[in-house]
Amino acid sequence: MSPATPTPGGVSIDCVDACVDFPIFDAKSRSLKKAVLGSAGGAIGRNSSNVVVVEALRDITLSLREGDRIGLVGHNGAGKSTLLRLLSGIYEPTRGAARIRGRVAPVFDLGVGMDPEITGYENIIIRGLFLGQTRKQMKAKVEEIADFTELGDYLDMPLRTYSTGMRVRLAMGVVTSIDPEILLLDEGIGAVDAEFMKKARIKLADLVSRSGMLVFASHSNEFLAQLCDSAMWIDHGRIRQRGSIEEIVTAYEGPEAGRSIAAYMERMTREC
Ligand SMILES: Nc1ncnc2c1ncn2[C@@H]1O[C@H](COP(=O)(O)OP(=O)(O)OP(=O)(O)O)[C@@H](O)[C@H]1O
Repeated sequence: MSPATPTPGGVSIDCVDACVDFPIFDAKSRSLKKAVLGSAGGAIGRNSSNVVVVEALRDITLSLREGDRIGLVGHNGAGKSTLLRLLSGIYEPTRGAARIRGRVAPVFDLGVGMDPEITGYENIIIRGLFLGQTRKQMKAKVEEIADFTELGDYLDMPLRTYSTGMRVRLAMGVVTSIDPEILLLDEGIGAVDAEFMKKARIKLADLVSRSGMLVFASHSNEFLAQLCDSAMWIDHGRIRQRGSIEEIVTAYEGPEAGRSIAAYMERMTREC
């Protein structure tokens, strides 16, 4: 299917009792007998072959449809990034099923698909191809992306000469120029300066409005409220609760955080 062809019947993601385990063959915990839950991370247990496994996701049952814009919250190691990878098809469920219909743009690690030895310009094209665009599409928008990054002459230099924030600028420029059907976004975009971030958030909101579906993992409630219209709390690899942003923030962080995000959303609505 060409990148511009919409998926017949619309985009959708359906998971039924999906689990993701990571076997750890070099784990040192010989005395470990049954699944252990720490405050961070998924449970550590053993599979039927007695190999130590991290139980990153447990019994995920979920239906997402065109127009859904859902934010993921949860503690470190709760399983948010693993869930995004499951929803993108990068990870297969160890048990259960995950069915994805639509063109997925996985934007987890802004560095993926970049080559340190080639120039910024060349990386713009390569990164676009990685995100499912054609070379022709990327060539048509390379100048616009270059302007957005404000990297000037550095765009003719190899990527290895860039600072972290400069790399993020480049990656953000490419990501926000595409038209995905399913956008899976991990927050890891904190490395840019405040001025650029302001500009990037506007572009990002525009990208979200163009995409058919968004799942966004974030530790920032404000950012979540800007891009999503509902939320899901992931807790030790399970879906603990799904609801409005205010409901989920209240359940996860308490009433004060819930009131604060409700006030923020009200201000956002007034300013629009
Ligand atoms: N490649 C891997 N190998 C082994 N364990 C992994 C791997 N990736 C993730 N895990 C484990 O899976 C669990 C879920 O991790 P995940 O990265 O999905 O959490 P997260 O909610 O995105 O966390 P954070 O908010 O800290 O980024 C954790 O216990 C983590 O240790």
